[in-house]
Amino acid sequence: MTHLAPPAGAPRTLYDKLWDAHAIAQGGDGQTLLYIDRHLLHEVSTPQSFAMLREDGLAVHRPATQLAVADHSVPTRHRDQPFADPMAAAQVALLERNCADFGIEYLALAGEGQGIVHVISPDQGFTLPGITLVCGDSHTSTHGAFGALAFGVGASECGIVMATQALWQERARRMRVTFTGALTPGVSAKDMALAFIGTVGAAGATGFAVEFAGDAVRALSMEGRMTLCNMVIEAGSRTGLVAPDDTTFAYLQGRPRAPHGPDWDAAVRYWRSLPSDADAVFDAEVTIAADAIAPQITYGTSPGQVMRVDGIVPDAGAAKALAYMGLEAGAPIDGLPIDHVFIGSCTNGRIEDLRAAAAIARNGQVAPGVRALVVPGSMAVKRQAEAERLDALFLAAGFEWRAPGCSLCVAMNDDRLPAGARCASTSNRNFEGRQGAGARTHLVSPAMAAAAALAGRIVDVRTLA
Ligand SMILES: CC(C)[C@H](C(=O)O)[C@@H](O)C(=O)O
Ligand code: SF4
Repeated sequence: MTHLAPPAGAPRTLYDKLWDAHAIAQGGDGQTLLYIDRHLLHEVSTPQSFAMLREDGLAVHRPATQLAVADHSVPTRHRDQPFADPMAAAQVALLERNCADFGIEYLALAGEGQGIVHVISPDQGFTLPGITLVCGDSHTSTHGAFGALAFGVGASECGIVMATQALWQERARRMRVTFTGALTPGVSAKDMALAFIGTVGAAGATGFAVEFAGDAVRALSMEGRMTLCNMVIEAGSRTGLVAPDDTTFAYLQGRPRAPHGPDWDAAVRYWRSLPSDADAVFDAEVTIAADAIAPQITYGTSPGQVMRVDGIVPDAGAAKALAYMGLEAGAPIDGLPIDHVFIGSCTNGRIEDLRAAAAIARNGQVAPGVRALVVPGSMAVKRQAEAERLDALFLAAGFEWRAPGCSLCVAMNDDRLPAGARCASTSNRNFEGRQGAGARTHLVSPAMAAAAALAGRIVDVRTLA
């Protein structure tokens, strides 16, 4: 299906403004050739992209628009020693060599710029409002929190972007998700993301670019907005958006790769023109009352299988998922024993997430028999947390304090859970085996994860004093 642009002169959404500003050509098949401003690379999705360039004898068109980092397979401890896993070592070495060969900046594993690709780019001001940004990774939607048109692409598209700085794409339909009112204590952006997925379903936003709006979204920090946009892919959408505003500009000002001086002023003037026009029309509208959202937790093996922590496990055709998860329909989830906790990922590995977890962790000790990992999303986040003494706080409470990477979000490094383990995790996917074959994942907010670590069971964070 082709989704036509709004007629000339008609009010436009943020998505349409971004699209129109980057359209180079219109194809006969309804596709648009889009100019791509920036490209992020990681070690897992790019080997084939570079191989393509080599085979076709192509160079990288604008190397300065590309930024690479290793995150998925990197170990999160003993980083001064050789990798235990030779495959992971080879993957990282290949990215390093490919970047050197093609003139792309690579943020070294031992350097201060390293971290999860979706955390480092905003950290450094490489992600900006008004740009198009792609990465061979489905959670590229994270960057839409800045009012950037950002989406995940495949390995061959990464190669095309490197060689041509452009991609053929089909315009999506537009969905607006309005969170009315204000969040209540103990409820965070992660709960909004999970509540959204629970409302529309795991495929409910397929084919849509989702703009998040409403008072509760405007009240979110950039960290919270990133958490929200990060998870749209779990509802089937490739693109999440929040209109840029003073919160966005305050976050970006002074970051190393953001514009400076007169360039900054000119950029802000342009960015202020981007929000959706007042009477712009969306193809779908969803309204969620933020004040009615309780802390959320997934009970199944898809992020759409999500419930309130104070509810009972539903019996909605999820028999296979419940069997895998070792849960029974009709039982409360509050009080369910857990043995692992993971605080990190591109969903919840930013400083605000670590602060939220630390605010709970400071009240106790990790329960006996529970292993709890805190994995900062980037070196910058790690350094900031250490400056605030959060590392000491976590360690004193019995948590492990690691080096940045994807870690237990995807278990592609040596952080992996044993079969039958049950984990309260701040990541974004609870698929079968995601944290290790046979391991069970419950997606929750950082505060809920920390509370579970101390209690040794799922607990409604609102009931803690
Ligand atoms: C490995 C990578 C391509 C993958 C993705 O596309 O998202 C990973 O980051 C994930 O979260 O599953
Ligand atoms: S932290 Fe998880 S979701 Fe994010 S990029 Fe890494 S593996 Fe993917």
